[in-house]
Amino acid sequence: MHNPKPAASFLIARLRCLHLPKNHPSLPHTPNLRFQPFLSSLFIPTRLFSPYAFEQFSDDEYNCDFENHQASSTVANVDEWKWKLSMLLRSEKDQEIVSRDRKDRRDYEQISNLCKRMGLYSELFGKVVVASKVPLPNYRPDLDDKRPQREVVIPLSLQRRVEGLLQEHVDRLHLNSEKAIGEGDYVTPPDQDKDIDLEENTDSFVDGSVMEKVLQRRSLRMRNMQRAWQESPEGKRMLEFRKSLPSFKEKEGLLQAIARNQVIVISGETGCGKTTQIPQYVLESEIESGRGAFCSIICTQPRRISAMAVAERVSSERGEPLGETRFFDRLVSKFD
Ligand SMILES: Nc1ncnc2c1ncn2[C@@H]1O[C@H](COP(=O)(O)OP(=O)(O)OP(=O)(O)O)[C@@H](O)[C@H]1O
Repeated sequence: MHNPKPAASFLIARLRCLHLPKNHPSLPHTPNLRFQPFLSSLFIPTRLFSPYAFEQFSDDEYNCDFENHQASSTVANVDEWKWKLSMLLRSEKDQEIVSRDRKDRRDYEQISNLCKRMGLYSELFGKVVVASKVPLPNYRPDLDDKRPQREVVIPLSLQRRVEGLLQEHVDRLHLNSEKAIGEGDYVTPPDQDKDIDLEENTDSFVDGSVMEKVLQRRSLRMRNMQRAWQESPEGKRMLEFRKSLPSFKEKEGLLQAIARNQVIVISGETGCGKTTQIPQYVLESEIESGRGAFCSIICTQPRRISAMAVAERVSSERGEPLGETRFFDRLVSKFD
C-alpha cells in the first residue's frame, strides 16, 4: 500500500478490520480504481463496499490483523480438512462431505488441491463445498436452495402402467440373464422354448401379450428348475425332511382351502411348518401347473432378523441362491 493520506490511514485501518489483504484489488494502489467523487480525497474506492468484499472477508471470527489471522486460520482449516478427508476415505458408508461453511468456500482452492492429492473429487456448488469419493456432476439439485420444490401427482392408472413397464423390463433382464447362464442346465421341450423371440419384440413393451409370453416362458423355466432340484440328491434329502413336518399331512387340504377362499386362517403348533412350508406349497403347486411366474407371495414377519432367517431357510430348501430369485425377495418384514 503506498503512501495513504493521514485521513485515509484511519480508513485503511478499518479496511484491515474488514479483512482486506494487503494486495487486495479494493485497495487504493490498485490500477484502474474508480472513486466516489465526493470522497475521492479520502481514497475510498467504490469497490470497498461491494458485496464481494464483505461476503468474502467478513467472517466474524476474525476482527483485526487480517494478514496473520487469515494465514493461521487457513492452515488450521486445511489441516482439519486433511483429517476429515482421511476419515472419509476410511469410512465405508460415507461417500461425501458437504459443507456450507463460509471459511471452506474461502479455502476451496486448497481443499480442492488436497482432494486431488488424496484421489478424491471436489466441487463448489454455489455456496456449498462438496468432497466426494466419486466424480461429481456440474449441478446438484439437492444442494440448490433456489430450486423450486414441486410435488408431481400422476394418475393412478399411469402409475400402474409405469410399474407394469418396469416389471416387464425387469422380467426381460431376468430372462436374458438366465439365457446367458445357459439353456443346457435344464431340459426345455423344443416346442415350448421357441414361443418367444424377445429380440424381435423390442418395441412391444406396451403389448400385454408379450408380457404374457415372457411370464409363460419364465414359468416353464421355473418348473424345470424345480424338478431338477427335487431330483438332485440334496433336493431329495431336503424333501424328506419337509415331508416329516406336521404341515405336510395337511398339504392337499390346505391348497384346496386356499383355492376356494379369499381369506383363510391357519393355526398350528410351533415348528409345524406354517411359515416355511405353506407358502412353498402354494408356490410349488403354481409352478407345477405352469403358472409360477404369475404367482406373487408376500410373507411378513414381525422382525427384520426373522424375515431374513426365513428367507435364508426357504431359499436353501428350494436350492436357490438367496436374494437372486424374485419370489424370495418378497419375504419381507412388515413391522420393522
Ligand atoms: N433356519 C432354520 N434352520 C433349520 N431348520 C429350520 C429353520 N427354520 C425352520 N426350520 C425347520 O422347519 C420347521 C418349520 O418351521 P416354521 O418356521 O415353518 O414353523 P412355524 O409353524 O411357522 O413355527 P412358528 O409357529 O414358531 O412360527 C421347524 O420345525 C424347523 O425344524
